[in-house]
Amino acid sequence: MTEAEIRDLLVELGASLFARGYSVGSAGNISVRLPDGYLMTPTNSSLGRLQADRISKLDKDWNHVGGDKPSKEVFMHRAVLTARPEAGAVVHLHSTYATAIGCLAAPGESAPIPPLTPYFVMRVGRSLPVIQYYRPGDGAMEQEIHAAAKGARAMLLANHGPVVSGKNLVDAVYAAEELEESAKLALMLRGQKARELTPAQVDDLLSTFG
Ligand SMILES: O=C(CO)COP(=O)(O)O
Ligand SMILES: [Zn+2]
Repeated sequence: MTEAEIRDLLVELGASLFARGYSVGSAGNISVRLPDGYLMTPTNSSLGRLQADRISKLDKDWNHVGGDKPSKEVFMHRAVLTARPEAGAVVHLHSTYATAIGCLAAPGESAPIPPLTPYFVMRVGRSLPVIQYYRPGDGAMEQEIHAAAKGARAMLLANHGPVVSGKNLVDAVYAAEELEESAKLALMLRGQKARELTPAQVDDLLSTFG
């Protein structure tokens, strides 16, 4: 895809996430890896009303080179994209159910959502590390997120929200949506004897689709 097509797709998917309540107000941010740098949603922008030509552009060294001022969470996106060379995009949301799990789970936990459905396993994977609380935009989070991203496609920031990567923008958005639905299921089924996928079923999914 050309950069112009990716910008348009970012606008479209941002609006779609916003319209369905995955983000509200100016919450959340998205980054995409390009051959010559990165695209990033501007700080304080609503995912519902992004403008293609105002999306921030950063060069390969993460210097701001075009568009509006980038998200204050550049550190978070840089942490994931440098830890996972195979990742092409990162989606950070404050989506309600995943954030709720991030308020219940203990920092350091690695699987706060059980493997209930195949698509959660296929898109998010086996581990979902819970990162300790940092103030939004605090560069101190970079090291911990970088370390966690080496072994996980997605993570939950305690009391804040999910950070999800994918091989490209569409993939990262799908994974963020699947994570939110699984968090919702996990909370609906909390305290009940829900059947989980077995370790063998999880292995089978990951070896087939991982
Ligand atoms: O989600 C957010 C902070 O964590 C939104 O921040 P930005 O508006 O700077 O992207
Ligand atoms: Zn946030």
